[in-house]
Amino acid sequence: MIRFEKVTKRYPGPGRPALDQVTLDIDKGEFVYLVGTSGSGKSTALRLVLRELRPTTGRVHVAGKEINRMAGWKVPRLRRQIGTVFQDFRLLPNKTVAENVAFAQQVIGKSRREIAKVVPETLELVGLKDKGDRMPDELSGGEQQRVAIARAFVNRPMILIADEPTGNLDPATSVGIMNLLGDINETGTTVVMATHDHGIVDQFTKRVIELDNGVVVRDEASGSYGFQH
Ligand SMILES: Nc1ncnc2c1ncn2[C@@H]1O[C@H](COP(=O)(O)OP(=O)(O)OP(=O)(O)O)[C@@H](O)[C@H]1O
Repeated sequence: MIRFEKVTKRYPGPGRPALDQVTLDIDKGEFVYLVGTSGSGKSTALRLVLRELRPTTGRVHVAGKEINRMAGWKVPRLRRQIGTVFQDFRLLPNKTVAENVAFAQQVIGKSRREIAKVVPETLELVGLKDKGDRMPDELSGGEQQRVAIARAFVNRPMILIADEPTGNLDPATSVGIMNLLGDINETGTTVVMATHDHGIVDQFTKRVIELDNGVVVRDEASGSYGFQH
């Protein structure tokens, strides 16, 4: 589903590359943690999958397509197949919960009827059935993250990218979010999650890919967080 072939990413300026000859393969339906100290290259790797960045050398394949060669007009279609969730939720503050989720459908031209059906279903899936009319600032952090996950999942993407999704949440709330990401993964969506949350990585055991200075230093099918900092 995601394949990096000797991917090197150099940002402008001196210094070592952010990613250095990274090769990895993530299959459809996998759940993978991307770990590594700050600056090790996790966000760079995720941004390459979204084609927000292009590799300096090497190839990135997503769903069988080499995306660094993809024509610009095809990029929105690629991104539609990838849901994203971030540490800081990134909800639209002036829209209700339901409107936030509906927005992801409106921008890709779904019909009103489809939206009216799918948004409540998705809110129910994330445990927010009765909160569709709330504003984001009337929700807890964990609930806001559930809205963000609903928005990311409403179009049933092939891939869900989560960049530190539990970074702003307490441990108990984080467990709820992980259970939800696990449910989404069970539907066949490939989940790639960059994280510093060792409690979560050790509790919800999954494949772990560790980056260090832009190099893959560990790739374990059922790993632990593995380093302290
Ligand atoms: N836009 C940019 N311009 C120049 N250098 C950058 C840019 N973005 C990232 N870098 C550098 O690339 C390296 C990898 O950064 P990246 O953000 O991918 O790491 P990370 O593992 O996601 O870190 P964190 O855990 O802190 O989010 C770092 O040395 C960083 O300073």
